[in-house]
Amino acid sequence: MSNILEVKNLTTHYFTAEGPAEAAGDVSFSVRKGEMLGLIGESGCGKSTVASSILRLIEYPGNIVSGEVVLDGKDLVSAKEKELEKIRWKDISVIPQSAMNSLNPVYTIGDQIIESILLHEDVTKKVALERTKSLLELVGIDKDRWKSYPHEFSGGMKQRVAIAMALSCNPKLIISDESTTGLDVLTQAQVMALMKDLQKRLDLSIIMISHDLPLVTSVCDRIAIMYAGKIVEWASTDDIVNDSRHPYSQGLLNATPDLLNPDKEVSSIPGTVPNLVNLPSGCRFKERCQYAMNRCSEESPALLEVKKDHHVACFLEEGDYRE
Ligand SMILES: Nc1ncnc2c1ncn2[C@@H]1O[C@H](COP(=O)(O)OP(=O)(O)OP(=O)(O)O)[C@@H](O)[C@H]1O
Repeated sequence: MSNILEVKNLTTHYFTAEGPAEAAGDVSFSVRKGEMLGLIGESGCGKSTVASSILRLIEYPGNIVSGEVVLDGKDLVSAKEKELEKIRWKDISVIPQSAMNSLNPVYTIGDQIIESILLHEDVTKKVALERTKSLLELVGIDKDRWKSYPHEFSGGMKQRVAIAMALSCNPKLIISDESTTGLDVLTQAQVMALMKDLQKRLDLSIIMISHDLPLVTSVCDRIAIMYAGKIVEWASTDDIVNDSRHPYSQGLLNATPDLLNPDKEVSSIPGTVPNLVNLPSGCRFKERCQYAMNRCSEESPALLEVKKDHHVACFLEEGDYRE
């Protein structure tokens, strides 16, 4: 499968009064055509920063310091703003955080989808309406509901509308940024099942940003785990669940209760995430890591492929230190 997106050594800083905060540090990963990739980590680890950097929508005081974001062979970091305007929505679209609250209460949902089509494509209103109806059916909403207002819909239905809106210009890649936050667990599962179905039916590529490991493992093909602005592990979902190598990934899995295994002992990771303005030297996880050694204070481990399609940023994987 070919890559549709390649993020290469992306570094993004927020230039705060206290100094630059490195919210994305040398981040590299790729998304294959038709793949759902989970980007996971605790709040504040830089997931949204990566998403905004991909679309070059980083807000002040943030800035991309270095790296490339290659979509279908074209680098978006060095692209002109005019080119990016054509790419946003049409090639890459976003389902934002709390997507269901992003709908405008004074317009019908149909008008809002039509508006997004007309804004980005040179089609008639009639064509946009027909496409809106098809999109609603695609996400499991009766096409005649295009005349309804957001308040007439449940949270889950509004979420489906947000997905229809993101699909309105046939993008190649969708970035879903914690978009199911605020929905109950059952509705979240239904929305995830819909996303999985759409991924398969439309051969869509999706980046699913979340802090919810079970949710991501239930739908994603591969998962990249972030810690304090760095990708620490990136592998197939099966490898992340059954053969995770980074101590942070293992801590995250140990901290997650398992409904199918109620006897599982759940333990939290001791310590706290470092301040991104004042990062420790070497590995960012070392102060919380039970395996930390001198080298971890001296050098920052690179993200290396330790077996096919399994990347880990930890010196433990470079030798026989565990024995
Ligand atoms: N506008 C800003 N100014 C300064 N710092 C910022 C700004 N936006 C984000 N940051 C910092 O960058 C870091 C990464 O934030 P980001 O929102 O990317 O994390 P996240 O993993 O998406 O978190 P969440 O899950 O809470 O959305 C955080 O420490 C945050 O404080």
